[in-house]
Amino acid sequence: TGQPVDPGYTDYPEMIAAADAIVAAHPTLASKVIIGQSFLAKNMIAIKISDNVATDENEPEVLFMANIHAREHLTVEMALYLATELTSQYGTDSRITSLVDSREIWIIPMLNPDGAQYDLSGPTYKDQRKNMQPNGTSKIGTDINRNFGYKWGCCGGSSPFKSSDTYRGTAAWSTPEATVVRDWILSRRVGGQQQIKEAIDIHTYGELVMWPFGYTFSSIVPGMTQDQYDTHKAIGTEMAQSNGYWPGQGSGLYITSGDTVDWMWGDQGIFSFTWEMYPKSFDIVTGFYPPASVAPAETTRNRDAALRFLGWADCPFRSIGKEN
Ligand SMILES: NS(=O)(=O)N[C@@H](CCC(=O)O)C(=O)O
Ligand SMILES: [Ca+2]
Ligand SMILES: [Ca+2]
Ligand SMILES: [Zn+2]
Repeated sequence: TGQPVDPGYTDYPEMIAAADAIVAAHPTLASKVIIGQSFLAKNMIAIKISDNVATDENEPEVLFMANIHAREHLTVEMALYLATELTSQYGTDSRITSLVDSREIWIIPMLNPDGAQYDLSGPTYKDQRKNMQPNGTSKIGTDINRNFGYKWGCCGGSSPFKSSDTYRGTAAWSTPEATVVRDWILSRRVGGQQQIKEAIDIHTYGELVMWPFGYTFSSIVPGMTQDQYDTHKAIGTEMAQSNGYWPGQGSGLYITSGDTVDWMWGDQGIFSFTWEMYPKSFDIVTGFYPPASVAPAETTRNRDAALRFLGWADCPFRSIGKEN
């Protein structure tokens, strides 16, 4: 886009340093877990936040993931804001204290570190969305958010063309990054039960809260009962009311297949959402590249929505007045 890179955005080494600083400042509340490596062999990390953080306790687990799309740098600031707020306000803010005491919260701040580094590497942004796996074209990479294995490649929800920004890869799970996330989420199954109850995949832009399925315009299909849909809608709508985003099923934007939320819900039964952050539309601040100075306002904007989200993790169906 020719726009100069804003050094205010957090790059990969700075993200690692920020995670290490949070863990060092709150060693009983936060820990850093290396969940795998990207295509270019960067460590992919998750920050775990909970009381007795070194112990895997029988508490509902909640996942926040960010920056699966390289150019969506504001999402890294969102993830690090959450990690900072949930640790620094522990013992001060009673709402945060009780949530951190009763949940295990996982935050993956940078799902596409190779792409993010490339996008931030020059004097101007590269407009990089995909990962950095060569595909024989000048538009390097696979769209990690089309490479997950639930209805992969179906329904016109991704592209078979290597130069496309929604190139789905040679097969489901052909990207190391999707495979790392899959295997880590599968590792959270204990005694056949997925411990992660809710997840948010943080993107920019559009100011939206979306829920599955993305692969179809239909709401109630095999894998999504009325109660399950209504629960997604209730929680999604509550978050949207808090942050002023627009709620809706993912396909309402456009059909997406092989994305994170369809797999997390469809395969693992995790109540899953996409946040599309600021701006609402391109014209305001050239879409993916607002000045990093918007980060304090646009991250704190989601504070209440994140805490409300965490509140349902013990029993999401309670949001529609039902038991699990
Ligand atoms: N962040 S974005 O790429 O502009 N929108 C996401 C929407 C994801 C979804 O619909 O769940 C995507 O197309 O992967
Ligand atoms: Ca705990
Ligand atoms: Ca646990
Ligand atoms: Zn995105």
